Amino acid sequence: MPHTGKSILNASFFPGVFQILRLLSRKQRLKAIENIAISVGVALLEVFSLTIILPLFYYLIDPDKSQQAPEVLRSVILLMESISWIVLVVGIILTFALKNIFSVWQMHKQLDFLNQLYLDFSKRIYHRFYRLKWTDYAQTNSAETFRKIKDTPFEFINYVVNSYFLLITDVVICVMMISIITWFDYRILFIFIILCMPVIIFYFFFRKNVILKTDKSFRDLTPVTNIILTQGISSYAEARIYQKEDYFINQFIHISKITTTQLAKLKTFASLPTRILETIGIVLFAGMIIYARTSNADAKYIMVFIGLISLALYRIMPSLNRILQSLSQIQSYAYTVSTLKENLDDFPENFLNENSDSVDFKTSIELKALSFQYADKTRSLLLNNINIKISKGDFVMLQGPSGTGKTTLLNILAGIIQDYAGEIIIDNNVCLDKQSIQAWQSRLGVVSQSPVILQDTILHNIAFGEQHVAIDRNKVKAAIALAGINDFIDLLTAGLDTPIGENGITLSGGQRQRLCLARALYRDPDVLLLDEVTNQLDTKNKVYILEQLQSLCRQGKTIILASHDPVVKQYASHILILDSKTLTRS
Ligand SMILES: Nc1ncnc2c1ncn2[C@@H]1O[C@H](COP(=O)(O)OP(=O)(O)OP(=O)(O)O)[C@@H](O)[C@H]1O
Repeated sequence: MPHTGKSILNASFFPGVFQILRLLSRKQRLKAIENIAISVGVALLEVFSLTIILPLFYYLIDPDKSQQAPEVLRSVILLMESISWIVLVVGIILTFALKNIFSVWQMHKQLDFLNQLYLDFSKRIYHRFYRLKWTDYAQTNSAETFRKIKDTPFEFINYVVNSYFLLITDVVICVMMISIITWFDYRILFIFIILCMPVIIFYFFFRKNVILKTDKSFRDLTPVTNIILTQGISSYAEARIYQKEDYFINQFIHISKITTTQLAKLKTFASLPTRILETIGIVLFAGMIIYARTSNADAKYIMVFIGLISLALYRIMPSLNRILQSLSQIQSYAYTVSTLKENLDDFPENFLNENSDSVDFKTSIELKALSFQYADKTRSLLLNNINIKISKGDFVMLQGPSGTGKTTLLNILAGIIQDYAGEIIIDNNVCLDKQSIQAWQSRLGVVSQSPVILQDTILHNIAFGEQHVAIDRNKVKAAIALAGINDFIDLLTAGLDTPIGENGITLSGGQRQRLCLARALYRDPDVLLLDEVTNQLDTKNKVYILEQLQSLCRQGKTIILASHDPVVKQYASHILILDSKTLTRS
């Protein structure tokens, strides 16, 4: 179905300037407007520098007959006559040089602005990601998240904002050039419009149906390709042992074939307007020659006429081509505007809430009427009306059948899950809420069941997220000794500075666990929330760790350790059993 003008400018199909400006801060908006103004300035300079060549050309060929020049050029020629021709030539060279210097400066300024915008948007989306609720985070997939943080702002900046800059500049150039031609001889305008019709028709009638559809399926397939590839690569061992390498390779090649075919189709279609425009250019040029030869106009007039048209075409054709490309890119990447609108965070400056309430942990943690259910409605209440008090210095073992919610409860205590019913009260007076959660989290050390190992050195894995210069090596060494991995690290030639492979592939399961325990201990926490932290250890190491934890509790630390391991019972001061949605003391 052909488009109406309205559907072409429909917001989701073609994001307008105001829609884009709304995504920017006030400062960015001003900068964008400043950049547009400079781009228009450069465009005007371009037009000016091209149009002054022609009178000069005319004047230099035959200064005596300049009075017979077409009226349009006469005033410029009169001005030229009053100046020496050497000055004129030098003046023109200088104008071009200045124009080019100005263009380079403008390009640099614009790229700088676009880069800043990209970084700001990426940062705001990344911030928002860290503000996701745990349950929403569990629904995300990493390929989609990468795309949102990295690719979407990049595409928005390069294919929407930058395309708008090009569009505005080129529209100014085209309008100016066409006006000059029309002023010179209005008939050219009609020829021009008639010849441009095929491109306009091609553009509006075929684009949405062919290019936009292909574009969309290409975009939708990209994250799928990434997921398939990531799965294949991380299944290295299983793929080899079960001899399923071909399965993963073929899956990847199959989906890649679809995307590359789509890409080829896209590129072919995208190149068509250029080709059509070029053909039109030649037709126009041939038309001019025929006109020149068949009309009985003054030879000089014809020469100027051809010169002017050639100059104009030289500048108009690439501009028209860029206008079409910019329009198609703005359309193709219209989706980035709505994705950004949904994913930009308003608080890019700082995560730490400076008005956060302080939390002094001196006596106890109390769970009062605590209930929780995952948002997924197919699941029933997981924790129901839990009432329990844990005193400072307790070593609590959290036991219970698999799937009863031990990890969930630890996540609630760690402030990762916040949408529970009931209360968590610290020292009988502070109820954990949005205001106090950060202060509470700064007192915690956490080891999850599958902790993340950074592809970095042992040192940076332990001092997680701390700047290199700020790391206290002595504290790291103390944490390592407590976690019982000092023997292993001492054997490494680079010691703490030894790099660890992706996902800790160069470490054993037990080493990984203890490395993460050292990470939790490095923070010198008041409360340790540990999930199955001994399940990959041999008896000797397990006993060592449990003794260390026991001695930490004697020094006033509080430990809650979720575990199925009967050995833990001998070290824990209290055993809590989570079963049938509730928590009871053993
Ligand atoms: N993000 C989530 N969304 C929905 N359901 C979840 C989510 N995370 C966990 N669950 C469900 O909640 C229940 C409790 O899971 P949890 O990991 O807390 O149990 P657990 O007692 O620690 O188990 P295990 O002893 O096997 O580690 C399980 O049925 C699990 O499927």
